[in-house]
Amino acid sequence: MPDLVTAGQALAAESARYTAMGWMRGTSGNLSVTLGRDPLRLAVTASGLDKGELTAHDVVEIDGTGEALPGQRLRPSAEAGLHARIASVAGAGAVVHLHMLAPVVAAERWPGGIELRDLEMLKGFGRRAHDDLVTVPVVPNSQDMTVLGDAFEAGYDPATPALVVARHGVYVWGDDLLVARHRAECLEWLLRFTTAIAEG
Ligand SMILES: CSCCC(=O)C(=O)COP(=O)(O)O
Ligand SMILES: [Zn+2]
Repeated sequence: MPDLVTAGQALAAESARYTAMGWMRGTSGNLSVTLGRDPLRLAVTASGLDKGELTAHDVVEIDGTGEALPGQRLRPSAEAGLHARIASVAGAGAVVHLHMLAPVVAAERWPGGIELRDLEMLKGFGRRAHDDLVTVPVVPNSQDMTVLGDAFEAGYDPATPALVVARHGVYVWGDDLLVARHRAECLEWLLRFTTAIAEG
């Protein structure tokens, strides 16, 4: 697992990339990398910054509840608690939270979960192309990360590495930032396709 400096460099580079894609507009979105498991520790992007302009120092080390470790100059993401919960429950090495449009539009149409079927791009989302049915869970938005974490855990399927938060954005995870990015890119395609087909 990376140290805080290496993680900071990777988080800044990934944030710049997502910003260029239009998936971290304004100050939206946040990313994390797992630094250690026993006890759980993560590096997470700092709160309220332009994610396209981060340096390797604009990250905060947090514990398994999302609280910053003592002595740090920046506040962790407001959503740090959900990153920690996902890292704990799913065993993720990296979690990305993006404000892309497609998941939010799809969640508006299918608030009980978004069903994906028989699509080659499912392979890029960590599933098989011909899996009968892949359901991406949707939970209502909340400002309380314990509420969001409980809703995530209640619907958690180890085979599905994503969670859509209605009227907010999406969380995608994997063993590292590259896997998480590839899954996020493929999921965005899958959601755009599925919504476009449903609209006829
Ligand atoms: C316009 S961004 C609103 C807050 C949010 O949803 C987000 O993803 C960014 O929060 P952070 O505290 O990580 O900057
Ligand atoms: Zn957000």
